[in-house]
Amino acid sequence: MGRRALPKIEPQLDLSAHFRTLEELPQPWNPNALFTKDAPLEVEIGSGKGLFLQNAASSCPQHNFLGIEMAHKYARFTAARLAKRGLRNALAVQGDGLRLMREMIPDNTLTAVHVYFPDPWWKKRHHKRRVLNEPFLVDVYRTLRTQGRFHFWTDVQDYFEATLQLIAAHTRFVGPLDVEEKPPEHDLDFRTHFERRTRLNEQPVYRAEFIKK
Ligand SMILES: C[S@@+](CC[C@H](N)C(=O)[O-])C[C@H]1O[C@@H](n2cnc3c(N)ncnc32)[C@H](O)[C@@H]1O
Repeated sequence: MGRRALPKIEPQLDLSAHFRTLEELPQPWNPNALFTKDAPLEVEIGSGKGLFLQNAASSCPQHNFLGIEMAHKYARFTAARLAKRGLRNALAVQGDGLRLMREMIPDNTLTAVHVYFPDPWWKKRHHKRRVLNEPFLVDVYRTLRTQGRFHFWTDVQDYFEATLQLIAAHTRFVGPLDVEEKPPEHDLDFRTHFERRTRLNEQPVYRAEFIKK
């Protein structure tokens, strides 16, 4: 993630409605125990500093959003971002998103899954550590409802193309659909922090969206 230290979380901020660890999630799966309203659920894997969750939860209050992030400090930072803005339809979870998808989320339940700028693991012998591997993509397909959408963006062309091939070989998704690049209207008008960084560096972003029919 970014090189700059994260700002300190205000000690008086109550994170209890916005932060969980993976182990604290309800088993069997019950999103009603996590959010105030029963609503379509969107999941983001590798939510980083939480810009997507903040923007999505405020612009789409009729959906619930759960972001899972391996790094504890980023997950808590995201929870603070959500708590500060009183976004009760969004939750930051610390833990392994692959386990969340494989072990907890039932079939045909999610409205969308989002993966933005996953760690590239450049060396070929490390490709097996990539989040977008075959079992994960099968889980994305399995957990989405009919008409559910999978969003995947990256700045790594090789990762993008390899993922499109895995999706074609191991799922029945319709896509990739084109996703247009929009000019930002303000300094934080990007899908995620990594999209912001990539675009400010004038590097290309590869975007794909798939639908489960
Ligand atoms: C390159 S960063 C991108 C963060 C954010 N999506 C963005 O676009 O700004 C990738 C993030 O994925 C997280 N991550 C990697 N593997 C993960 C996993 N299995 N489960 C949850 N988070 C993971 C990393 O800790 C890191 O914060």
